[in-house]
Amino acid sequence: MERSTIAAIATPAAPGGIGIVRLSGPRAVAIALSVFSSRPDAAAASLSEAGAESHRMYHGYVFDDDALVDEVLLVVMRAPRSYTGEDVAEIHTHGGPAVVSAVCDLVLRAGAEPAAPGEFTQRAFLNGRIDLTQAEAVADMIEAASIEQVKAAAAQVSGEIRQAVSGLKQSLAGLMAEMEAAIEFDDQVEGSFSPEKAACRIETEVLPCLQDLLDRRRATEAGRGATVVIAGPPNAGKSTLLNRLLGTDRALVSEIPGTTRDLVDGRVWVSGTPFVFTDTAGLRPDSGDAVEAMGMARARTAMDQADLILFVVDAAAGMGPESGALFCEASAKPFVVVANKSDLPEARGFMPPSAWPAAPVVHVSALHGLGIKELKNLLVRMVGEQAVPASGRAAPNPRHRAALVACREALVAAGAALKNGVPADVAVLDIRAAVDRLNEISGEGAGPTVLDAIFERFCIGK
Ligand SMILES: Nc1nc2c(c(=O)[nH]1)N(C=O)[C@@H](CNc1ccc(C(=O)N[C@@H](CCC(=O)O)C(=O)O)cc1)CN2
Ligand SMILES: Nc1nc2c(ncn2[C@@H]2O[C@H](COP(=O)(O)OP(=O)(O)OP(=O)(O)O)[C@@H](O)[C@H]2O)c(=O)[nH]1
Ligand SMILES: [Mg+2]
Repeated sequence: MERSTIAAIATPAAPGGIGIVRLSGPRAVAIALSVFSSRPDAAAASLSEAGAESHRMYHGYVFDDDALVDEVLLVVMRAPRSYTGEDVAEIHTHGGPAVVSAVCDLVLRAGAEPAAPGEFTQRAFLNGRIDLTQAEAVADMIEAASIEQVKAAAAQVSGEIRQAVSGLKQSLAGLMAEMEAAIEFDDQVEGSFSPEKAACRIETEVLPCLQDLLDRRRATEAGRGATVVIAGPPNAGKSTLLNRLLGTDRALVSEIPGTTRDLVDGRVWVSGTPFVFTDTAGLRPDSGDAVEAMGMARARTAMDQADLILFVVDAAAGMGPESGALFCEASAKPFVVVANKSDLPEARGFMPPSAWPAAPVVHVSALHGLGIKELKNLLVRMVGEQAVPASGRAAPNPRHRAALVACREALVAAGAALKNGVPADVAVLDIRAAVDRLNEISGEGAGPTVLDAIFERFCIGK
């Protein structure tokens, strides 16, 4: 049965540097070439299907009839040397949502069918390029929020769980072969099969490997990162610091104290560790402004929920006595004093009074970007000290774990049966049940409901 040729946008639906339209299936190359020309002045296909080499990038243009749509790069990957194991073609356009969807529409019009979520990876699985644990790891990679999770997903994509499971299957297949031979030649051959030895192999070879796999934990806690709240008196430069840390112009900045009222946050990865930074309203004794008071209440709630507080002060202005009370509030959490505006001469030599709670002090200029690297390094160190170490190795997910536990039960039952003199043709059923559970993990003979549940998790274009 010939499979259809599918197409989808493989990149997010947001402005970016590059957007990719991906095709897979027997007509992938022909369809991609039908909208592609290597010359800017002619819509006629100038690269032949046979002439397009595998794994080579071609520069050219996409046309909609005679109208130029975009200057692009095209790559063809021939079956079976591709992600899906089928012919694959990719058109790399400029990364605007309008241009990427225009190019996707063109290939759909030229005969491709829209891909379902996860269908590229599903085809890689159905074509035997990857097993189910590797397909799941592709989804884990997309969802990974820390470098630890990235490394564990990469290990699993490369087959770490697949190999462990297939090692277990091989041991059990050897054992089953011996038992089946013993069953068949029961009367002729004597003493070639020992139930005690078989039980011993299960206990000393198979179960420890299985337990080793079950003992591996996923890196969910470690490298989870931290929620960092930026707090302090008004006008200290908190919003300027947020913008500097995120590298975008996220929050309003002005020289008027009390500019920020709502919480403003953004996520950023520092050395692979995820951080959510939250900017807050400046804290000061009641100014009589009801809205500002609501903002300050939100700031305090955010501080309560923070993993870590950056207490920003205007080092050039120094700290009034009212800052002392704020300082004590912040010190309920791990906190860092950010002495801002260190570009100004008045900020030189700034230190918080020694009577106030001790904390690391980092001198920065949020406006000019001075000291930001040192601040980020300190944050990564502080968060790293709170985190549980992770192995970066692949570890079973809950689906694998359930199957491994059931497999262990079946093997314990088989071991007991063999030791208690249960006939081999009965004991072998437990071992077969154990193998079935392992096959479930790798996806051999997995039914459509299991597969649907797994590939539903994916986004379109993956
Ligand atoms: N542009 C682009 N980037 C991507 C992907 C993709 O499909 N397209 N990937 C997908 O999600 C990931 C990479 N995965 C891939 C896996 C296998 C092959 C491949 O062509 N394998 C052949 C050839 C190997 C070789 O010649 O060295 C093979 O294994 O036979 C390509 C990408 C991440 N980056
Ligand atoms: N010289 C200098 N000025 C800065 C620096 N950081 C911020 N400023 C200025 O200080 C003023 C206040 O900055 P904001 O970032 O709005 O201060 P804020 O702490 O968010 O203030 P509120 O939202 O009112 O609490 C602005 O005029 C900034 O340009 C700095 O590092 N050096
Ligand atoms: Mg502000």
